Amino acid sequence: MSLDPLRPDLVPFLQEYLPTVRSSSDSRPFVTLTYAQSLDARISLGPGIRTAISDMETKVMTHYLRYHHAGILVGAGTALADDPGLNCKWPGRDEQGQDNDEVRKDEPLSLHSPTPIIIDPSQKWRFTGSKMQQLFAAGEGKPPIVVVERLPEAPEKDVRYLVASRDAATGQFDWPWLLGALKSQFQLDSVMVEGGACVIKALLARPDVVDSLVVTVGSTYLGAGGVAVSPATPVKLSDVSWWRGKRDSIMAARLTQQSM
Ligand SMILES: NC(=O)C1=CN([C@@H]2O[C@H](COP(=O)(O)OP(=O)(O)OC[C@H]3O[C@@H](n4cnc5c(N)ncnc54)[C@H](OP(=O)(O)O)[C@@H]3O)[C@@H](O)[C@H]2O)C=CC1
Ligand SMILES: Nc1nc(O)c(N)c(N[C@@H]2O[C@H](COP(=O)(O)O)[C@@H](O)[C@H]2O)n1
Repeated sequence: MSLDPLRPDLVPFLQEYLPTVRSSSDSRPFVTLTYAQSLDARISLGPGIRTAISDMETKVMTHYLRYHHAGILVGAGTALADDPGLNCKWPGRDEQGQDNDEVRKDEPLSLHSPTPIIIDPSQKWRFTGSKMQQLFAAGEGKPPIVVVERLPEAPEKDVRYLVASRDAATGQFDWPWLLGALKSQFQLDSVMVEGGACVIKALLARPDVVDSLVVTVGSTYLGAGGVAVSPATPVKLSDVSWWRGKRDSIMAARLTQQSM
């Protein structure tokens, strides 16, 4: 699949939400939480169903965001349901530093692609045979880091593993620890989190680790059987901006620490 050109007004719209250079004393990467939802706040037609919500205009924007991040994170549910590629097809910038989708067409896509990170405590997903592996083999993407509870007895070729700690209260991997480890052990300064529902719900409640929120709203209803995203408690946003496309709109914002 090739992408249409990026709509030029998306560049200034996104600028203040893109990763900023972190100081070396920062213990975690810059984190962008980004996903596409329907008008009824669904991110797929049903559990395990890969569902296109974004129009081409906003799909290009997602690849532009991928270009600007060092890592791209999804949960095991998404990896199993979608068999995602998680590479970057947006071709880059020219020598003057201008956003230009004509310049780097001949360079390998793997250069611009983020490192996929799959949170898969019990190793249900396999890199072997995945779309990610095909893209890596073709020089069009990077191999993943898989976040696990225990190192596997038979590690997969080209996969790097991160053994994570569970939070005593929630039983889930602890986000500040996990993100800190992605920076300290893998030198990832920015991470884009794409989903799925379980990960999005958890991170909407974490203004302490999420720096930017970028949500595509597609002009469609996915219905009551769809996978909904809604945080457990109300969330207030600040620095809210909207961009309007032909079919979709995009909201960019920051999560705030305040209660409603
Ligand atoms: N429209 C969009 O933008 C997007 C849509 N999607 C859709 O979302 C759906 C998948 O969502 P969902 O099923 O919720 O899956 P997720 O991708 O959120 O993965 C959930 C699983 O990941 C593991 N996990 C996640 N966070 C943690 C943590 N902090 N600690 C330990 N383990 C963790 C758990 O695995 P385990 O069960 O093994 O413990 C958990 O069950 C699919 O239908 C997909 O198409 C996905 C991404 C974007
Ligand atoms: N931005 C966006 N819009 C949609 O409509 C989507 N369904 C998604 N899904 C995310 O993108 C992943 C697929 O990536 P590849 O195209 O295979 O690289 C999918 O797993 C979700 O994370 N995103």
